[in-house]
Amino acid sequence: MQAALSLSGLTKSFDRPVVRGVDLTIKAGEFYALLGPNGAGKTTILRMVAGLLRPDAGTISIFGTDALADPVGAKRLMAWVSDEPMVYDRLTPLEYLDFVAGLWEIDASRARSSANELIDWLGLRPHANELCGGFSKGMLQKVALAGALVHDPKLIILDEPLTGLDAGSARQVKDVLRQKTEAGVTVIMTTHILEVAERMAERIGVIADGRLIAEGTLAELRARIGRETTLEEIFLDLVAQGHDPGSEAA
Ligand SMILES: Nc1ncnc2c1ncn2[C@@H]1O[C@H](COP(=O)(O)OP(=O)(O)OP(=O)(O)O)[C@@H](O)[C@H]1O
Repeated sequence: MQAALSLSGLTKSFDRPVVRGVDLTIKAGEFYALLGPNGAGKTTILRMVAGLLRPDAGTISIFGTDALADPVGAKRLMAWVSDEPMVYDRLTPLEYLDFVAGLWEIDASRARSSANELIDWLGLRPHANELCGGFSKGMLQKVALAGALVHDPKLIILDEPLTGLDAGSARQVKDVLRQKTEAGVTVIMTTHILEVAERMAERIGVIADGRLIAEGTLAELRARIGRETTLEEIFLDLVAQGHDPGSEAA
């Protein structure tokens, strides 16, 4: 089966190497969580995939489309949801979704039904006609997520989508992502909330110091650590091993 996302030798330096030759393959329909300590390079990897940052080396393929050679074609297939929601203050959620649908040249009636579905799923109905300028960060995050999903992407990339959301909003976002994966959409997200990775992700990748140091199902990661334990323990063990030059890397 064709991979939803395939990274090979992905590399990026700023004043120092930040992403060091990452190879990663995510299957279509998979829910994949990227974990790692602060500054490990997770956001940088996802920003390169989303076409916001040019890699120094490596390849990025999205459903077989070379994202570096055909960035527009790749962007049509995916959604990027940043941890810093950017929504126009002077628009209501419905106007914003209408605007985004216009950018994608989506048929008006399809756009309206998709916008209304997302507004309901994310609990934004009571605020659908209020200006976004007065919204809390959590509400803006949900509007930004809805905007990213209007064009029916096959791959959804999210950077810390649940940070700062209250329990109800987090549940709504998780439900939307679950519904999407059930419909065959692929999701890759970074999170520091290990319980979310544990419950939602089919596979987990651990990034430390710019490298993919381990990946697999929770059971596979447990087997690698060699004991029945929590994801938190596994994560801390793997990261500690990843920093040990003598350790085996994935
Ligand atoms: N535009 C930039 N210019 C210079 N350095 C950058 C830039 N973007 C990221 N970095 C650096 O690259 C490193 C990796 O950052 P990145 O945001 O990818 O980490 P992360 O794993 O997402 O961390 P966190 O979990 O804290 O969000 C950090 O040291 C960061 O300061």
